Amino acid sequence: MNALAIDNLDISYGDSKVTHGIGFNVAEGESFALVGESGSGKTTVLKAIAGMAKSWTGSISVFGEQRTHGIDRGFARQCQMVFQDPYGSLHPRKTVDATLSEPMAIHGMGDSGARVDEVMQSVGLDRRFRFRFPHQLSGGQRQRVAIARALILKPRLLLLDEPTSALDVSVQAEILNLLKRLRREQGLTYLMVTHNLPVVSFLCDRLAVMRHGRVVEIADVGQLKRGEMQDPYSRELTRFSAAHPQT
Ligand SMILES: Nc1ncnc2c1ncn2[C@@H]1O[C@H](COP(=O)(O)OP(=O)(O)OP(=O)(O)O)[C@@H](O)[C@H]1O
Repeated sequence: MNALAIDNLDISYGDSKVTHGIGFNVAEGESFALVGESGSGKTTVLKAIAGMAKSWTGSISVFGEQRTHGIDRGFARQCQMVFQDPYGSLHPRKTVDATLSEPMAIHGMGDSGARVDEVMQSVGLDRRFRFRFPHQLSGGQRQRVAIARALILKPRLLLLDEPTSALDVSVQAEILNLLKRLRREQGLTYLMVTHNLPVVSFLCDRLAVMRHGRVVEIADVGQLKRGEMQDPYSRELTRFSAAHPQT
C-alpha cells in the first residue's frame, strides 16, 4: 500500500497559486525527498498534507484515506510533521514532559508517563532532561524532543521539513543517524524536504525535484549517486552540489 499518494495537487496562498499539478506516491516504509529551487513550494506541499495550508485542490491520500480540508484527529495519529527550527517549534514555557504528554491527553491515550519514558529513550534523550524547558537544552537535544513529540502518538508517516539544517554541523550527523535508526526500528515512512543532496543519498530511497511549483523529475537515489538525473534543472542541481559539498 502507498503511505502517501498525491495527485494533481494545486496549493494557493490567497490568490497566488504556489504549486501546479504535483503528483507522486510514497510507498509504505519508503523514505522520499523533495528537493529543488528555493520558493518552489516544497514546504507548502508538506503543510498541505499536514493540514496547515488549507487552500488546495487535487487529492492527498494517506494510507488509503483521503485527506479532508478540516481538522482530522485520526489523521494526526497516522502522520506528524517535524519542523526545521526546533527552538521555534517547541513551546518555550513547556517542559519536555508537558510537550510529550499533551498530545496523548488530547487523543485520550492513557499511561502517558510510561510512553514519555519510552519515546525519550528511543530518541536518545536521557531521563534527566524530562523536566527541562527548551532553553535548557542544546539544539540537538531540542530536535530530539521535536522528533519525540512527532513520534509520541505512534504515527506511521513523518513529514520532515529540513530537520537538520538549523543545527550545528557536528550535530547534524547525530540527528540523521537517529532518523535512519528510527525508520528501521519502527518501520516509518518519511517524506523529507531538504536542500542537501548528500542527506538525500544517506537517508532516502527516491526523490522528486521541484521547480517553479512543479515536479520536474522523480528518480531513484541510485540515479542521483551515479549522476544519471535526466532533467536539465536536476542535473544543474547535482553539479552545483558536487561543486559546493555540504556537510
Ligand atoms: N504563509 C504564506 N503566505 C503567502 N505565501 C507564502 C506563505 N508561505 C509560503 N509562501 C510562498 O509560497 C512559495 C513557496 O514557499 P515554500 O516555503 O513552500 O518554498 P520552498 O520550496 O519550501 O522554499 P525553501 O527551499 O526556500 O524553504 C514562496 O513563493 C513563498 O513566498
